[in-house]
Amino acid sequence: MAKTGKKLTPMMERYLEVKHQNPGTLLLFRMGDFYELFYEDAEIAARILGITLTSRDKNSSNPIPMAGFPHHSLDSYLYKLIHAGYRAAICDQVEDPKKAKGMVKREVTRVITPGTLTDDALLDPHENNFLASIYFGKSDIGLAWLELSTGRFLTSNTTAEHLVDELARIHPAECIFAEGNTALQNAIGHLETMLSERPSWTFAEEECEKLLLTHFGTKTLEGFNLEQGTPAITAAGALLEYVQETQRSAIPHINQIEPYERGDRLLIDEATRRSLELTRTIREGKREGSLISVLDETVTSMGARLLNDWIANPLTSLDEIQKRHDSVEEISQNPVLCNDVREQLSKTYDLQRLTARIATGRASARDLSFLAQTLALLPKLKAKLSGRKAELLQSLEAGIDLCAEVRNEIETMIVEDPPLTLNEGGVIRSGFSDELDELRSLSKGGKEWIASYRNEESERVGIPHLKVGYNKVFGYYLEVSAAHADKVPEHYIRKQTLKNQERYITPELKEYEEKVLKAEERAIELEQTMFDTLREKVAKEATRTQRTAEVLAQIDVLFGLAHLATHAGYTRPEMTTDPVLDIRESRHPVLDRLQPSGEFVPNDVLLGEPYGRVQIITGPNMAGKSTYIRQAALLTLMAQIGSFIPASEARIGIADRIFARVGASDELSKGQSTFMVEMTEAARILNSASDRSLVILDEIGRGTSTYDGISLAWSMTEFLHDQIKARTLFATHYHELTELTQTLKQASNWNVAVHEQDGEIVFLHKIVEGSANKSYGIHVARLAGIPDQVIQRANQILATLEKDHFDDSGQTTIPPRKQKKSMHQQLSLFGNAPHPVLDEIRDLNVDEMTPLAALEELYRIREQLN
Ligand SMILES: Nc1ncnc2c1ncn2[C@@H]1O[C@H](COP(=O)(O)OP(=O)(O)OP(=O)(O)O)[C@@H](O)[C@H]1O
Repeated sequence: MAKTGKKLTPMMERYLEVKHQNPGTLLLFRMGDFYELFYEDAEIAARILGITLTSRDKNSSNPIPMAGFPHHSLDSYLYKLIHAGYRAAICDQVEDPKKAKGMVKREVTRVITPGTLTDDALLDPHENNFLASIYFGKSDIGLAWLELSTGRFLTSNTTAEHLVDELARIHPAECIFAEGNTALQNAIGHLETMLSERPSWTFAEEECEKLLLTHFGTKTLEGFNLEQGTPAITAAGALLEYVQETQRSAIPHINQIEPYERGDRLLIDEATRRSLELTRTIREGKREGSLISVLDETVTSMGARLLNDWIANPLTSLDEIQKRHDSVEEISQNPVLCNDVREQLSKTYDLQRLTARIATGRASARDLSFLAQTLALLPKLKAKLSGRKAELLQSLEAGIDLCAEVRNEIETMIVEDPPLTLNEGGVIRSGFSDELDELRSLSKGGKEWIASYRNEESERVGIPHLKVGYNKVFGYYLEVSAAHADKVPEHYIRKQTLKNQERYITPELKEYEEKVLKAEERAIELEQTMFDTLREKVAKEATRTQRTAEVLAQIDVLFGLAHLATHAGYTRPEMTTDPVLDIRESRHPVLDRLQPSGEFVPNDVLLGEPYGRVQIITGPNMAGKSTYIRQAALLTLMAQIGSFIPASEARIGIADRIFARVGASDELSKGQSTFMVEMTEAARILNSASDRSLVILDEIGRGTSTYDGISLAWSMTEFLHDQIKARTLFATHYHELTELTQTLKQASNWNVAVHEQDGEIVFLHKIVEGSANKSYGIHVARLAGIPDQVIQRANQILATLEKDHFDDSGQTTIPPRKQKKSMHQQLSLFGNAPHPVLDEIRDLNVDEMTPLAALEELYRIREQLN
């Protein structure tokens, strides 16, 4: 920051001092009714907010760049600055205890960063706004994340391998970590999250633990099921320190911390999340066109945020999934119930964020009134849910805490539609407090007296149109037009002369004014005290209202899914632990929504027993291969979230992981080549998939030479088939790969049918068994307008290439795979001819045999060979 050569004013000296204490943060300096920014901050603000860049000390040789806006616009301008990726410190005028009353100094009252937003005006109601903290322990990595606007605080230990996936799942707005960790910055720099370095001491293990214990007022963290001394605790402590540092006010709503259990959730890595467009589209990064835009039929923001969570964490427990399906089924069979409950829910306010505001003392009278109005809806909602058969619905009904006394307290004290601020008065109902009523009547009586005094005076002194006015400088006054100034009695005291009027006060007026103003002032003071007491009382019940809010969110999501199932014609999938996918007449949830009704061509997805677990899908460009394989993954995921799916019937084997590698994306921004990223992701699939996983691959290997690509795709498919045994859908343009089915027992060929008529191709979008007999790539190129000469030459080259890849009988010239080494030796022993003993060995379920049983089997087989 350039400092001017000449002496600065004390105010600017203070600005620079505060700025120095808050590096890398835009400083919003309160100046009267304005917030002002200086130097580089002013230039940034002018660019982002579109406000005028002016300068302080315009006439000096070194004017200071300056920009500002009225204080009442703070929220909207802050919103823009934070969403543009900046941190901001609010430097307000506060009373200086060292100086005389009324003397102020400027202090930072709050630092606002993307991860520490709490005001509704700055937050997206439908999205969680997490702040995450990462700590590298000796072996594990500690991760903690917090939603400051609701107080939800989670923590877990993870590994370097899973860190990026975990962060992609949490999708934090901001991440804090110890300064100087450039490796981490490189690894997560591509995620849409602000990276905030913190001093290393804020991650000191012992201090972090102590901070948590002090905050929660406990001696150990066992009550929260947290293991002390783990990196997760350090990450959580450092996070809390950051929140205290930025908020600079109490945070009692953060009253518990949960360990995050990853075990019973379906794991989805970052590449898969992106490829499947779960919450954002790949190309435009928009919510519209993603899976969540179809699934989200919630009517509350609490429900919308929970649905985000459900999509990030699909279930893997058969029992839990079925409980959600039971609920969705029961609700969708009762459309009247569904509509009634959704209508009630739509009238509720955001109970989670309201509760947090109440707990932190930020709630207005309106907030309390909103809480009471929301609680008032609960009895009807609870009654609607009573007597339901589904176990989950029963437990949700039981979980609704009516908080009747809380509601009653608010309703008896606060008027139905309270004013925005307490200064206006009139927040507390009349009849609630005798003292307040008396003060109000005194004030009202005084005002009435002043009105009648005006009439009497007007008659007495003979001045028509005598007016009574009020201003802050000299209180109530009488206003006389200049034409009647000569009639003004002597005891009137002149206070002001305007162009056509004169203003006077009188002793009687002052006497009543005192009464009115005193009463008014005392009434407002009393209202404030009474309101604070009520707010503290309600804050004590925050845990109850917060729990009810969570229940409402779940009800909203389940009823939303049921509503969707009914309106979009979805069916309940039968769930199983067998690794199978048998989905009939299924549709892609997003395309089905976007295309005009009936235009989407439904397809069967048949994978696992008895159809074989690997499908190789060929077909021309634009035929629908990617759509089909994504559809299979999306429907599995939807089913595991608890949703019904767009299909006529389905049997879905629960997946432990879903892997999708579909299409190239923004890899270049990560500084890696497309092919390198493709291979890194493929390596990860081959290293972490299991026989319970679902793998979908789209054109793997196309980022390198055709030969390298085919070879890699070929051997990967063999590996997935033989070693991992995962259900796999592989869409490819390499027709050579269709030959794989000759050697892989569990693999089958499918293609997307096209109809060729008079040289024209009609896309049928129908998946049929068998391989595509033609690529049609050149055909599609011709349709796209490639010159005839080029097309003819391409056909010529194609014919030559095809000849090189296949022998005279049409068989591929690629040699058959060798399985495990021992098998290879036996194969050479027996030659390639089929042998019953080989088949027997192949069918042995070695994984499930005891060593003794295996030995016995070996003796028996040797007997056969003798
Ligand atoms: N089952 C279907 N019913 C109707 N339209 C479909 C269907 N499947 C795909 N489409 C349409 O075809 C378009 C292309 O589909 P998709 O991207 O899946 O083709 P592809 O075979 O993977 O093509 P490429 O090989 O060029 O990547 C889709 O955007 C969609 O509009």
